[in-house]
Amino acid sequence: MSAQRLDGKARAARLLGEVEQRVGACTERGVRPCLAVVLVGDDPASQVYVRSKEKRAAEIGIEARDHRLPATTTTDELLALVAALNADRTVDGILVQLPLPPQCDTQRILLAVDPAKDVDGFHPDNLGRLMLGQPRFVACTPQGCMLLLADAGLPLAGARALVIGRSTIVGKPMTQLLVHADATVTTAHSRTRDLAAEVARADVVVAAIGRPEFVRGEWIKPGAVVIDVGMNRLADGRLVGDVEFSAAEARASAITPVPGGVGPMTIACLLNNVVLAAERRAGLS
Ligand SMILES: Nc1nc(=O)c2c([nH]1)NC[C@@H]1CN(c3ccc(C(=O)N[C@@H](CCC(=O)O)C(=O)O)cc3)C=[N+]21
Ligand SMILES: [Mg+2]
Repeated sequence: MSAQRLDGKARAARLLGEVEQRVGACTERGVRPCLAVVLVGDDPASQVYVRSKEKRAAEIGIEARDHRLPATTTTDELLALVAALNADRTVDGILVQLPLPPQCDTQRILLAVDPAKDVDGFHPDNLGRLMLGQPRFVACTPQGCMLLLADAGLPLAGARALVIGRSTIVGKPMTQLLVHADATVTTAHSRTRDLAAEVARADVVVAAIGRPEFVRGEWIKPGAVVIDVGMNRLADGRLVGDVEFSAAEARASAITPVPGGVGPMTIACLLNNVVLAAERRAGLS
């Protein structure tokens, strides 16, 4: 038996179609949804990623304003830009592409973003609201994972879910979303003693480790749903996830591919957050 492929590309296209409708409703009210993207330095992967976000945005009528700064940019210079974007009434969402160069104080900069424009959902205010079960913006990757999980059709209530990874961007918010969906959630990480045993009893596995094919297919419980957040570029140029895909696919009931799984959902959810912010400005929500 082979698993259902959770097609993130197709699901993202469907979500973007819905977002496009809502962009239209905002625009009719004179509010053109606008995302400001701040990119510091010239990391090629970040440039590719930012370009793909801006392309998707343009396709559905969201304006993307690019702010590219040199790799030598200081914290104060970034804080000044963020302050200007906060004050700009035509900007709905602000995305500061991570990682920032080492001389930049990332926490201070993320804290400076107006929480009402924090479409990444990285501000402590938004993370705290998520923990309270009253989210404003849900971080894009976990939001996308929840949509893909819904497609798998497995009831989350009472299910054993394992989140591997405890980052602020993925693991922690993912754990919260699963708890609020009434799953029984375990958060595993680099210090977890017996990861294989944790994986073996999980009905849902969300892998966000950042190591190629670290989760072995044979660990997966037969019938489990596997969401692979990993995106690892190998020396030969191939992109693989954190899960050993083909062996996991033989055991899982549903699994996300890499590429074409979580990645496209992250971008679609970002634009979903931008239109949410614009709807608030337009008085539509
Ligand atoms: N403030 C901020 N917010 C982010 O959301 C953020 C960030 N910084 N920094 C970098 C990471 C990375 N990230 C990706 C999202 C989608 C794909 C994506 O669409 N990947 C394609 C494959 C792309 C390829 O082939 O290289 C896929 O999975 O199918 C990739 C990477 C968002 N990030
Ligand atoms: Mg993917």
